[in-house]
Amino acid sequence: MTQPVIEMRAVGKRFGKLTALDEVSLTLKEGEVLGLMGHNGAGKSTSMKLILGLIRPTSGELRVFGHDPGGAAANDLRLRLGYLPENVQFYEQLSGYEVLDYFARLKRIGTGVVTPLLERVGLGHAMHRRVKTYSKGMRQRLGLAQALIGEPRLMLLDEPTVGLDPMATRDFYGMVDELRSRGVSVVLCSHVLPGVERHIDRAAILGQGRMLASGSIDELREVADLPLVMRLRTTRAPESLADSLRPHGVVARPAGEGRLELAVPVRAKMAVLRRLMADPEVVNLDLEPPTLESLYAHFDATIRDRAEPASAPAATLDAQQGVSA
Ligand SMILES: Nc1ncnc2c1ncn2[C@@H]1O[C@H](COP(=O)(O)OP(=O)(O)OP(=O)(O)O)[C@@H](O)[C@H]1O
Repeated sequence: MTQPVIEMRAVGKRFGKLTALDEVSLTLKEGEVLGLMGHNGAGKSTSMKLILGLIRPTSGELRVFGHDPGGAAANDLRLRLGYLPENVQFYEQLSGYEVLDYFARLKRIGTGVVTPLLERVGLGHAMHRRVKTYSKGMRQRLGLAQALIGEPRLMLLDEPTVGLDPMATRDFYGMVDELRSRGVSVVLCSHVLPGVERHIDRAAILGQGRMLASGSIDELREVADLPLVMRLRTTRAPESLADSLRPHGVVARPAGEGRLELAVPVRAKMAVLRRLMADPEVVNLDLEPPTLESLYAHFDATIRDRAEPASAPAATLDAQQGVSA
């Protein structure tokens, strides 16, 4: 098996008396995209800083490309990492070209990369304009170009789509997909990113410094066991259809004009589907599995409802490594 790109085993990080991370375990493989999620103060940025080698763990073991990111290999490792910080800031008086040229020199990479990179992120037309004239989306693109200098094999992107309009967000995810297809590993750090689930292989949900759950979206759905939503339209009285589904544990809500919204327990999915498909009076049916947002809310609530957060158990889904949480 190839070596994981990131391997965190029971990593803890304290700032004085404050425990920012508590026994967090996580692995990321080559070409995988991980969504790292959690509330304000959950420990996302602390995890990023540990991976970047900017701070050291208080306990546990952390390896990036097989090395201690704060150890002797730190400088070499940084050349393999790309980092887009939250609210990225640049020198406003410089042009996009000059900014990127500066960062390329810092990374000791020839300036020949600057123009192709700016073109790749869609800033070719504006590369000689000053950054102060750039929109939020253009600044994010410049930030991404900066993170891409040197063709890193691991990209750490902190709240990358905040403030971007839908088209800019779509373009951004297009670039993430392209990176993944080239075997680059990506950590997308966020509270929750609407629409992110199609672009990530796994999600890791932090809460109060602990790993609440990690795994593929399907694995998270399995553990969370949230009901599926089915929306249907029927030509018969919706109430009588709702009554007939109650024995399956289905909770039905009338949605007007012969429409029903059903919350269906996962275990009853097939039985309910068979029942509905066999009913000629059911004329339309849509099925919606739990979204990443609802999964996030579910796992996040497990700590918010708890008086003693330190006792939060973790939903361990990282089957391959068996090290989640
Ligand atoms: N240098 C520091 N000194 C003291 N406490 C810190 C330091 N850095 C982070 N913390 C604390 O550690 C905890 C985790 O912070 P972190 O920045 O990792 O959270 P986050 O998940 O990135 O939050 P946000 O979504 O608000 O950016 C918070 O309680 C924070 O106040």
